[in-house]
Amino acid sequence: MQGIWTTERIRAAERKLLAVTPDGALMRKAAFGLSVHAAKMLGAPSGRRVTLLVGSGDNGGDALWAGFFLRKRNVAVTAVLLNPDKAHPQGLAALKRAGGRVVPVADSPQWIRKADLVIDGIVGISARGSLRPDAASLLEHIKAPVLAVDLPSGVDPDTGAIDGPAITADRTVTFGARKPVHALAPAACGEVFLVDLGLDLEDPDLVRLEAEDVAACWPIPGPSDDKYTLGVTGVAAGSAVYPGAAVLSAGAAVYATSGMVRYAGPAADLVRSRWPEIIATGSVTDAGRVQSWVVGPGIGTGHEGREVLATVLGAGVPVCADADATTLIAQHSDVLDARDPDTPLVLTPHDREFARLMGSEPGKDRVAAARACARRYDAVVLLKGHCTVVAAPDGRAMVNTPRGSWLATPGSGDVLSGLIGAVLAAGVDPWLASGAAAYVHSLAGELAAAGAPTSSSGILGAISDALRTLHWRKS
Ligand SMILES: NC(=O)C1=CN([C@@H]2O[C@H](COP(=O)(O)OP(=O)(O)OC[C@H]3O[C@@H](n4cnc5c(N)ncnc54)[C@H](O)[C@@H]3O)[C@@H](O)[C@H]2O)[C@@H](O)CC1
Ligand SMILES: [K+]
Repeated sequence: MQGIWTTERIRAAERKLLAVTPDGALMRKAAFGLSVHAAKMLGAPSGRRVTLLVGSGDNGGDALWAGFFLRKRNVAVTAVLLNPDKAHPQGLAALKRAGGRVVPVADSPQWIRKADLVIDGIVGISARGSLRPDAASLLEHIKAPVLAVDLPSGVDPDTGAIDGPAITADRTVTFGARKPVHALAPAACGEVFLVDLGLDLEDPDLVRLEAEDVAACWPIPGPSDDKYTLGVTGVAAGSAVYPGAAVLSAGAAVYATSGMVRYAGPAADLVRSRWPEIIATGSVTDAGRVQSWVVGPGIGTGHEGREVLATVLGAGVPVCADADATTLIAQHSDVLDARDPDTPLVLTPHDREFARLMGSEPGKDRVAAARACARRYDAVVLLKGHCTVVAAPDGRAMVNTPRGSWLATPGSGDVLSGLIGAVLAAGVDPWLASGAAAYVHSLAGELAAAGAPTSSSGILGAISDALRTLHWRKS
């Protein structure tokens, strides 16, 4: 699991380390790492032109010191000082000593335009609000690849929100630890690299799952398993109007697990014909035993949907309530009375469904929003978006950061619900199960798309390919 810490925690850890480190050593270590990445981006650095955008804080200091190290590699370095009186004094002196050029904002456009690489040292973790106008005015001249110092300026460090002009970096080099911006604003950060400073940080505020975490929790059969031992997934989805939701959700469960999948609902004939391995019945009351229920996709928000939801909530097994089930819960909170309080519930809202559940949309701080919703409903909340946030009622939170936007296609959420249900059926912790499902879902989307738009059927068909890329510890 990759740990991510808030800027407040990182600043506190930095203070402790700074107190026992020689003056300037941490910044030079950070800046040296930065200069190595800059050199890599330049290819053969000697004789190339780098322009530094330098704010008045330590982020600008990092950029200036990186400029110093790049001068040692014979790079032509120009620093644009946003506030010449407040530029980091030691960094500025070092760059000048090494033969770097220093220009004010008024003279900067030509130096930004003809750079081979721009290094963004405008603001780092102490950024407040949108970029100030003089800083923002520099952005329009950028033509070269951009290397962001710690984080792309203009993006909120703790929420990843972008409210105004912001740097879009090709690469970000961060220091000490990853910050929320790196997980929540991947398109602005580009590829993120970490320079270790030896900060003493534990108990991350946020985590990101890695392939081995997903492999470790995903239910795959061992020699003594059969169709029942990995858990039976129940899917209550689809209607006469939306039978496709049932096919997608149940199909995802089929691909996700070698355990049994049961379907209950009005699309039984279609589901059976599409997935002969599924035991399909017309109603949840005669579906047979399951170890989890997925309920909601395409069931409608009327009386029948409400009955189905109440039945599965009372079944005493983990439930993933998706799509129409989310709306039903928002509209009829008493439907949750049927739930055993110790039975895990996973809610999977997108922003509009979230607004129905919570009274307003998630806003800029999606992690805080998901946490609040999880506490309120005593449920794991998987807040869908470009980056999906998964929060547990106890405050644990994770982010799934995709490498593209291929999942934004109709029916994609139905596929995700089936994946969650399959992992829940195996008895995996519901927070982990939901995060692992989101991971596999986005990986399947990426593989299905392979650089071109795809469909939910395509995502479904790529689930096995996605699972195959995980390195199983057992088989
Ligand atoms: N503290 C440490 O031990 C280390 C800190 N490092 C660097 O230090 C950075 C943090 O430095 P600081 O705390 O000095 O602050 P920053 O450099 O992040 O930003 C603060 C400065 O930016 C200005 N500013 C704030 N919001 C702005 C906006 N919206 N538009 C324009 N200007 C704005 C402020 O007036 C202030 O001068 C980190 O991001 C990292 O790059 C690294 O050198 C590693 C070591
Ligand atoms: K920056």
